[in-house]
Amino acid sequence: MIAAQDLTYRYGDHTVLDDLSLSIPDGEFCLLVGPNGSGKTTLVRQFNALLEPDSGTVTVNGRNVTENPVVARTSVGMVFQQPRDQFVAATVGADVAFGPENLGLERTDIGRRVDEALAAVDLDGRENERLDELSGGEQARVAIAGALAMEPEYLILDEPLVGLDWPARESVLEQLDRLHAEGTALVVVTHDLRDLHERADRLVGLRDGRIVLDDDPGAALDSVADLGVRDPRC
Ligand SMILES: Nc1ncnc2c1ncn2[C@@H]1O[C@H](COP(=O)(O)OP(=O)(O)OP(=O)(O)O)[C@@H](O)[C@H]1O
Repeated sequence: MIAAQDLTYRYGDHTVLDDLSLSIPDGEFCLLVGPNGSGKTTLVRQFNALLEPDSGTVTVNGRNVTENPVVARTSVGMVFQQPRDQFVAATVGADVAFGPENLGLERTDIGRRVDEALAAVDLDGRENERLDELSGGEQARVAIAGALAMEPEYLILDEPLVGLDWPARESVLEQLDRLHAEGTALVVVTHDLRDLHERADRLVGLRDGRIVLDDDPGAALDSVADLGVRDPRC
């Protein structure tokens, strides 16, 4: 379980997370919505210690992430909204291999994970291509492959479907279904609930750094208009 307890986070005197508590149980598929600037990205970046709270704690499986950032980053994978922010290598294959290499895995295991992760986002056979020569949608898919190759217990995706063409969108949705069926917990930050609300177990809404909605997605849809999100049934 990821458990955020009484989290407060400020940029200067701007309080972005305001005494917020939220738990993500193992295997849950949770959607996180809220208007621009409501604190969604700031919140999920605390889940693997990329940001440290001013007060409050985050634990993953009972371990404080600030005190155990390496453990947290192994358990909690993150795919950022701007894929360029997370690339560490020049080529597709080297970038996807980087995380598993840091886990100290055998070469054959690393190769298997890279092959499976690239196939999962329909980029198999493109290991040697340069990341800076890929389109935005292709870069987004490499970023997802990099997270998949870590085989994390919890996977956080910030707007994973933005900018993807139809086949890429379908393959990412298939991966979300597969991961969910296999027991990976998913947190998807989104402004667009299409194709997601019917897959998720829960919808959490943020406003001004506080949770203002936390319900089954079906029940929550009646209230999402206030959170800058269109009801996908309309
Ligand atoms: N590095 C920073 N320095 C100062 N303020 C920041 C910084 N990053 C974010 N903020 C502010 O924190 C608030 C919350 O930002 P955050 O990115 O968490 O919102 P969000 O809900 O993810 O928004 P969006 O839907 O636009 O992605 C915003 O008001 C933003 O301006």
